[in-house]
Amino acid sequence: MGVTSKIAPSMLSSDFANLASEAHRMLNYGADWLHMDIMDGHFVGNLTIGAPVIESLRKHTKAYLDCHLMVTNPLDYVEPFGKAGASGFTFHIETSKDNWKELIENIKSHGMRPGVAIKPGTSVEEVYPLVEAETPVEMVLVMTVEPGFGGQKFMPETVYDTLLIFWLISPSFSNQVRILRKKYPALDIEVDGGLGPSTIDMAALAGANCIVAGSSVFGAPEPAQVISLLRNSVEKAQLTY
Ligand SMILES: O=C(CO)[C@@H](O)[C@H](O)COP(=O)(O)O
Repeated sequence: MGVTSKIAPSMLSSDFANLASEAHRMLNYGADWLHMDIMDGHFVGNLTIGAPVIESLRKHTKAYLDCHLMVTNPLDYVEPFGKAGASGFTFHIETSKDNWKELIENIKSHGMRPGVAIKPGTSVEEVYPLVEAETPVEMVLVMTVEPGFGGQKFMPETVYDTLLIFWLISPSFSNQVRILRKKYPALDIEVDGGLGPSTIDMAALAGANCIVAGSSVFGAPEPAQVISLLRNSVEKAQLTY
């Protein structure tokens, strides 16, 4: 298996007034990446941070900043995020059906790693051309909740076809992670939303290797234990696929 586990606490659940120390705290607890949720108040109904905050945080850490752009016009954000020091730049396919090639090229030319995200209701097939392109995305992020807010309930149908009847009615709204892992054994597949000790096994067994977790990590009395549990689940699951 070519993929490695990456545990990425979602800084959306951190104390934004102390972002640098929250970042250090998570890295000391064993986080691999820091997940940064960029929301424009238009693509999703919430407004968070932009490039200036990434630039400020970059002055305090060399960590991989895994930026998830929940914005209507991701192309406008590429240059500012590249200059600010973002590491990964993941845009949504729902906003970028017509210009994803240009986006990927731009992201790479600004020194970032391109990724594409899909919402729970989007057909997984929509990302195949981006994974198989001459200049491909290097990660697919499957949203396991509707994007916009932390603390939501995990949607099992995004990773696993437990709801067979529902799947038959609406195949696009179903087990994107499992389908992607079967098709692309070496692809980084990230899941985001509602992940924690009670849901991680479903996502890991379906094939996710990059795990974003906000409230379950920041809200835990021992965040290091949760990070370690998430990693163990991914590594154990990898032996099964
Ligand atoms: O992108 C998002 C929400 O849109 C996520 O990154 C959440 O912030 C994850 O938080 P939890 O669901 O783990 O609390």
